[in-house]
Amino acid sequence: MNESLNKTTRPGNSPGGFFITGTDTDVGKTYVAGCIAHTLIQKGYQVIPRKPIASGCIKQADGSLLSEDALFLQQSCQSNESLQTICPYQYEPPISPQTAIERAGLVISTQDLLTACQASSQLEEGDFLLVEGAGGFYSPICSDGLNKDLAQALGLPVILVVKNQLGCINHTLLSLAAIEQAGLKAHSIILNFSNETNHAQGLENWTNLPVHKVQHEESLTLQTIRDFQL
Ligand SMILES: Nc1ncnc2c1ncn2[C@@H]1O[C@H](COP(=O)(O)OP(=O)(O)OP(=O)(O)O)[C@@H](O)[C@H]1O
Ligand SMILES: C[C@H](N)[C@@H](CCCCCC(=O)O)NC(=O)O
Ligand SMILES: [Mg+2]
Repeated sequence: MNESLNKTTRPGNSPGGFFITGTDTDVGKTYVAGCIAHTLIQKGYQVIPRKPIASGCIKQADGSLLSEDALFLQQSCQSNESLQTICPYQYEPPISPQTAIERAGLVISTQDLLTACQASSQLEEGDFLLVEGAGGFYSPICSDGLNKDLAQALGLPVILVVKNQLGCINHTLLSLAAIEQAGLKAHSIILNFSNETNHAQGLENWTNLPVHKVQHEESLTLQTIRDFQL
């Protein structure tokens, strides 16, 4: 790991950040990341958000692009950094970022995304870097890498967001196997929409990781994640 990123790993065993991945796109990574930020802020931490690349951005009247993920993260982390800093690489088509970059005639590397996540001037001991990927752990995130590769470059513990739907046990175990194979620590699983019929019942027979719950919340009010340990 390069020297400046060592700042994201605090002394002892407590992590200085998390990489937020999911069993798929659209499973609730951004909303859950907001809930994690809310939980950490309540514990007294400052949380620094990054969504280093976003596709599916919204074209504004002035022609600029808005990443709704970056905006939600900025607000839920109570960040005073600009959206451009939180999410420097933005693309309009709602497709794999690698394809979006290619269509724009550009090349963006894993190293570029790593640099975007290096919040060096802001990050102090005790702060948390919260990095949301794009898609799932094996989704391509840039010209030369998957979410896996960015997570490895960051070396942060990984939180897996799981959408509570039939089939989610399979998706969870596949994702955890991939995280383990990448040599990364899986921190926890967060079951989103947990208050509906529990399709993850029995998952605890196959993993020792903590499984936290986030409920369906139509208003997207941020929820405190109970028993969330660093
Ligand atoms: N617990 C929840 N209660 C109500 N709505 C939710 C909840 N979690 C997610 N949503 C909604 O579901 C949709 C997908 O959630 P979200 O954008 O967080 O997913 P994502 O995994 O970050 O997607 P992407 O892959 O695009 O980054 C959004 O419209 C979001 O507002
Ligand atoms: C458009 C989506 N919302 C998302 C990209 C998902 C790519 C999934 C690619 C795949 O695994 O097939 N973009 C993003 O999170 O910025
Ligand atoms: Mg998102």
